[in-house]
Amino acid sequence: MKTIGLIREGKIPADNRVALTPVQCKWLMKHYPELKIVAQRSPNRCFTENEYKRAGVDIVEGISNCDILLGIKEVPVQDLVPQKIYLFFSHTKKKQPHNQHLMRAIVQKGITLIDYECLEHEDGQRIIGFGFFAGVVGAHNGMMAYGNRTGTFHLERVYQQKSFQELIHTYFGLKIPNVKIAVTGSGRVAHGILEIMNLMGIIEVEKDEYLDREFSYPVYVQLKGSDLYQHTKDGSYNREHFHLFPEQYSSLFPIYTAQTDILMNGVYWEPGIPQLFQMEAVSKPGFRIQVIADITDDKNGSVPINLGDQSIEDPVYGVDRLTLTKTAPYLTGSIDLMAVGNLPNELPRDASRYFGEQLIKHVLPDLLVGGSPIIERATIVQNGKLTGGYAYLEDYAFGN
Ligand SMILES: NC(=O)c1ccc[n+]([C@@H]2O[C@H](COP(=O)([O-])OP(=O)(O)OC[C@H]3O[C@@H](n4cnc5c(N)ncnc54)[C@H](O)[C@@H]3O)[C@@H](O)[C@H]2O)c1
Repeated sequence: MKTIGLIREGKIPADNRVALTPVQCKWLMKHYPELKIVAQRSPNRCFTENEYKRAGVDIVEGISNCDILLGIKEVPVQDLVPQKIYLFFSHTKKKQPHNQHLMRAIVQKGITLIDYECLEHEDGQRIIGFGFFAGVVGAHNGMMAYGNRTGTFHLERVYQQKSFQELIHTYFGLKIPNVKIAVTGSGRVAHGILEIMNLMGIIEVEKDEYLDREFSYPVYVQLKGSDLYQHTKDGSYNREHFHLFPEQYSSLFPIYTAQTDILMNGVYWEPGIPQLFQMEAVSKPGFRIQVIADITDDKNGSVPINLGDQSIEDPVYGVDRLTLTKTAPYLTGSIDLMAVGNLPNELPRDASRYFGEQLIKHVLPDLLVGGSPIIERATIVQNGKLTGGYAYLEDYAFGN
């Protein structure tokens, strides 16, 4: 008999998502009779205790009897139970300074850490994440900001809807003006953005048309890696080469800034990857963009005028076009920026269901019978020891 425990999220602000929904727990226990699932009592989880109880999941306080513990965000050090197998987003693989104490505690307590972010197919494609619902919520919020700025339409808040289905119902009768929207990226976030574009009846157009003409209906263009970046020497784009040497590339996005009303940004970004445009461009007369939904959300990152995060309650701020400083939203002379780091928390039940589905499809069955190459590659620490692929974390995990 193996026991999986759904742990209480301890990181502040409290996360309301969970790795398995009640229905998924019930399905798993039916199909794996040797499996028991318990949920640690939590005041914030998006599914109630009663929903779990009805699915046959016991609500518990202590989790030391569990074999496998599933969380979402970083587990507070004092909550880590020694010698257990944990799955959560640890944000340690890039030696993030703020999580060094967590990594040290994990090795000291003889824990096995399997990081969701490291679960990848053999070609490096990530297996699970919350990006799709980040794209959905971020695109909705970006459109909401444009509606508020221009007074042309009104959108409800996502977190006030019970589900994605209910959100879709709020789009009934919605009439979007003739805006031009640039969607950047090709991953999960971008797919979520495209879902909202299509649900709102916004039409996809080709790049050349988008750049050359105006339309009598709202349109969007999707810009992927080869549309966004070119090698500075010969203008080429090769995905693998770009991932390895991003600093050898420059951004092609500036030509779109004169033709775009709303930018929905869903690219992957890290230092070294070119910014989409230069900060100073915002002050120039030809810069048409009025609203940016920066779902990627890196401060001074792919969107250089991302001046930091807002919260779910208050997701939008303005950036003055001349002083490039933060202002209240919706002012003349400023650009509105939607930047929130935990967008999927606005639709936690749908986001959790989607996450759990991927977990059941690609990870849990193998984990219950002892592992798989996918799980092996995502195991950063095994019984307190760094595994081969993560030996580069030695100084981070054991040093001062
Ligand atoms: N604001 C939020 O709440 C929120 C939530 C989830 C994700 N995000 C962010 O959104 C961004 C996109 O996330 P996603 O889920 O779509 O990612 P993804 O992994 O699904 O896709 C990212 C895209 O970037 C490309 N990519 C991957 N590695 C790269 C590299 N080293 N260099 C250049 N390109 C690379 C991939 O080919 C893929 O097309 C990420 O930066 C992520 O941190 C934000």
